[in-house]
Amino acid sequence: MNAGKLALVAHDACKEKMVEWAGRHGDRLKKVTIIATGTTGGRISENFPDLDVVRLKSGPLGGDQQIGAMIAEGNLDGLIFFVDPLSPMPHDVDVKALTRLAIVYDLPMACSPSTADAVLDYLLDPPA
Ligand SMILES: O=C(CO)COP(=O)(O)O
Repeated sequence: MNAGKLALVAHDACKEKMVEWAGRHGDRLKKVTIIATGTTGGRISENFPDLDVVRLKSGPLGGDQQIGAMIAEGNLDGLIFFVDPLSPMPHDVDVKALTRLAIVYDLPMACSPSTADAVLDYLLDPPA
C-alpha cells in the first residue's frame, strides 16, 4: 500500500536532524513516495539507499517552488520542512511561498521532528 507523497526538505543546519528523523522511521517511510529537494534528497539517499527518493532541484535553485507547484496541483499529501530560523537565506521568498501554499491548501506540514512524527502518522493512518 502506498500512503501518498511526502516531501522532505531541510535547510543545511537542519539536514542532520532530518537524517536522524528519517532513521527513526526507516521502514515506515517505505510506505510513502518520498519527494525531496536536491541536497536533502541526496542526504536521505546516501544514508538510506533502500528508500526511493524523487529528487527535485535544490531549494535555492527552484526546488521549493517545484514542491509548491505540486501542492497547488493537489499532487502532494504532506510536507516535512525543517526550516533554519537563524540564518538569512537568499531564497527566503521561496521558503515563505512554500509554507504559505501549504497553509492555503491545508496540507499537513511539519517543521520539527515531533510534528513530523504526527504528519507521518496521519499519512499512514488517516482519520476517518
Ligand atoms: O533550501 C532548501 C529549502 O528552502 C532545501 O534545499 P536543499 O535540499 O537542496 O538543500
